[in-house]
Amino acid sequence: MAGGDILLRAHGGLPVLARASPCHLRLRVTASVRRIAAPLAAAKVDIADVVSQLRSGSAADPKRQRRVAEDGLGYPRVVAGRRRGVREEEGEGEGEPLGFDAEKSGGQAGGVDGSYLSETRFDQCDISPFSLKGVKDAGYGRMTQVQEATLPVILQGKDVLAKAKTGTGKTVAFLLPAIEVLSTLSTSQRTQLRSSINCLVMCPTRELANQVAVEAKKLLKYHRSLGVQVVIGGTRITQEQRNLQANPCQILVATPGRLKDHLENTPGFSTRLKGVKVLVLDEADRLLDMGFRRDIEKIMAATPKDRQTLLFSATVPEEVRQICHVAMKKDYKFINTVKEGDEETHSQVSQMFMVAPLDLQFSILYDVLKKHVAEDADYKVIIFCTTAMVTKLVAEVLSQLKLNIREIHSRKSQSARTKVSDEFRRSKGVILVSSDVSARGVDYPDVTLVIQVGIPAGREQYIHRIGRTGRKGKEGQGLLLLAPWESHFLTSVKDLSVSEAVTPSVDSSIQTEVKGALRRVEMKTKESAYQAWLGYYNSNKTIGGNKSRLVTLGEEFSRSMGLAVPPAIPKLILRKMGLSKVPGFRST
Ligand SMILES: Nc1ncnc2c1ncn2[C@@H]1O[C@H](COP(=O)(O)OP(=O)(O)OP(=O)(O)O)[C@@H](O)[C@H]1O
Repeated sequence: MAGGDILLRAHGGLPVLARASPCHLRLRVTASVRRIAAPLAAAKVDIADVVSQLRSGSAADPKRQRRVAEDGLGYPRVVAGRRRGVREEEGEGEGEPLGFDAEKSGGQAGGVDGSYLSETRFDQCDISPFSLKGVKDAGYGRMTQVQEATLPVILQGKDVLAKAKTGTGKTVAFLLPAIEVLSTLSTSQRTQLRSSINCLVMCPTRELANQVAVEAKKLLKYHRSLGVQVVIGGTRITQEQRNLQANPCQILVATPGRLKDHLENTPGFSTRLKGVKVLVLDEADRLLDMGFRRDIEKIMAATPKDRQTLLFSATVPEEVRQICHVAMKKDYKFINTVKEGDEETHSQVSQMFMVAPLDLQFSILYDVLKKHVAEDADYKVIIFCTTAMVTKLVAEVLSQLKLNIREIHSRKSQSARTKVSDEFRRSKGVILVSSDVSARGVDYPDVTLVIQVGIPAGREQYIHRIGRTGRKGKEGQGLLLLAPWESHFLTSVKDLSVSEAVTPSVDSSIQTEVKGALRRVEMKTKESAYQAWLGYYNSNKTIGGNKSRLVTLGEEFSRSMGLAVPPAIPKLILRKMGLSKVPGFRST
């Protein structure tokens, strides 16, 4: 950001990029905020007023003030308070609210003052003493808004589709009532259901499944007769089969592929699924999209029709609302804690985008990281990349630049993934370079900055990725780094407060360091990254449609890795990508 530019967050949390002139602010306003900003611009706000507002808004946090002075990612903001309610609808058309009082629910969701919590305490709810003790030991006093809104409805036995912002406690919102349902089964029902699975939680990634099981264990601490198990890909299925046999648990948390494997290959497993009373799809929109849909349908078909089904996510696109009846009963409730017109991202996370050519992106990334590391000793950054092999490339380049890097993606062994994930959860002063395996659900505390390099798979993925910071009402920063030909993506997030950050002019010394780092990265890594990169953009509707342009863009990417000529690609891979007849690609 150029010197003198400041970012204000006007009413409704919308950003206004303002340039300070000696006595007035000249407002440069993004299209989406023109309406809100116009009165401010017309009023020729006095700089002294703005500065005093900024002081009162951020004076309590000297670190933030320093950030304002030092870099282009931390901005002073005036955050306008707004009361947010909860919408609740019948699956078929509008329904009557079931007694949730939005006024009671403590103002802003996700506010910096902890008001992502409601005013209701767990001990005011109709839950068992065992659950209450577990909740207390976990350190939870008040319910979050989504917990308050969904608990009574789930306890009534309704199917629920719930939408709530990232990091606002959806896991407890589905686990706690599910545990309550299981704990109230009568003794005869229990005997009948002995060794069956009564609650099945499906998660799209292994890290998330493990995390959900950890949360479940906390809540089950005093429920001696209930237990939880995890089945996930990347581990030995025989070991899981032995565990399932030796120590059958009532709650099973699973990823779809591995659960289907057990369904097909583990003796007695399909019978155990007949005992399912509650089925949860965490990150429901992801599980119901085409990548997982078939497996999920198969799994649902193996569970009883009269089960209770709970679908949770921070994003519920219209397509998911259209098809969620495949999973739920007709009279399901849609509980939405994101108020109509409110953004799906958190107002306390400043979201920026930068548009820069690929050949500058490693230098820009390095520059942004160096500044962030210098200003915040407790830095904790996640960099999202488009594919596993591009993730590996970025991690290797940044490691060569002596940053404290960890790498996680689907091509790593599960034991390496678990180790890195556990370490990142506990640590500060570290940068995690990740593919989308960390995009959803994973709860790493105190992430200071999320960087997304390249076009995200979609609007939803952008929202989930940025949701790794700003959790539990904390502040955070986000940066989306795009090439000029990727900037069409910005239209899909135009309703979110994503503001343009001015591309920094990168020192020649930084560029020299980056060139050196790129030279030290193995050719094999670059070849794999190039292939993966082509595969990703080839399947992008807008970019992959024009194949000759894809050739040119591929050359640009390859130059950004320091290669004069793009690597050759095995014929088979070119054929699989449907590119074998496209002139311009070299094959081996
Ligand atoms: N009532 C509560 N009070 C305080 N902290 C809570 C409460 N409920 C959950 N938490 C904590 O809030 C954090 C975020 O919870 P969780 O991971 O379930 O969020 P989420 O809404 O599922 O996020 P995402 O959309 O990213 O999956 C966790 O660290 C969890 O332990």
